[in-house]
Amino acid sequence: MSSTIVKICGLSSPETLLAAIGAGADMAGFVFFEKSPRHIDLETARTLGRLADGRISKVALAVNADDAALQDIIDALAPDYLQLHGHEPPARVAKVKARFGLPVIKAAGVATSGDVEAARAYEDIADVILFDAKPAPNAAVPGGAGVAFDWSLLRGVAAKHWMLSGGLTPENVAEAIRLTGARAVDVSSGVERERGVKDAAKISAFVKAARLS
Ligand SMILES: O=C(O)c1ccccc1NCC(=O)[C@H](O)[C@H](O)COP(=O)(O)O
Repeated sequence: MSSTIVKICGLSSPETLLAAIGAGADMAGFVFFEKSPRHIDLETARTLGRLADGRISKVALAVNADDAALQDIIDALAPDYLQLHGHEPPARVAKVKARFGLPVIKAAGVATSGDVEAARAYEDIADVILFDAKPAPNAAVPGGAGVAFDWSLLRGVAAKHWMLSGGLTPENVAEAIRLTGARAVDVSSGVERERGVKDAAKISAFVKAARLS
């Protein structure tokens, strides 16, 4: 049985990045979105990027970013993946992939079965579809809210490569994997002691729980 891929998102300090690496997480997510409590600037990205190099895959998360902003992020972090977490339509995802030559994770907000169906528009374009809770239309920060959606909506999901996200915790991740059949999971709030502040013990507990399932 292959082990579940685990992404810890919203890492912003050397200590918590090392905790994710030490816990055996596969992917480290770095948020480039100024309204987020997990936002990192380019200088911090340079430092964390060097620390992560060769030890964990680096994911640069951006929201409706233009090419110039993405280039700055890539120059600083040297990510292995780009995660597009805004309203980027399929054509924009295809352009980003072609321009930067990096695999793209596209977030798809889910509240209804229609949202899962709509995400199929990205299936042959994005490398991974990340199913996350759909943010409120007026949300200032469109992710990392610690909110789960109805996991049963993903039963029989047709996407080839996908990841489960939204409100996962060390306590519920095994059940979420069991119900959905997810082979990759992503967490942010569920491994924090307060909003935006990661907790090494929770990161370790999350990776263990995901891998035990
Ligand atoms: O984490 C953020 O602050 C963030 C800001 C803007 C866009 C997306 C953001 N996070 C996206 C993620 O990949 C989170 O891990 C995902 O939404 C799950 O978050 P949570 O429910 O808190 O585990």
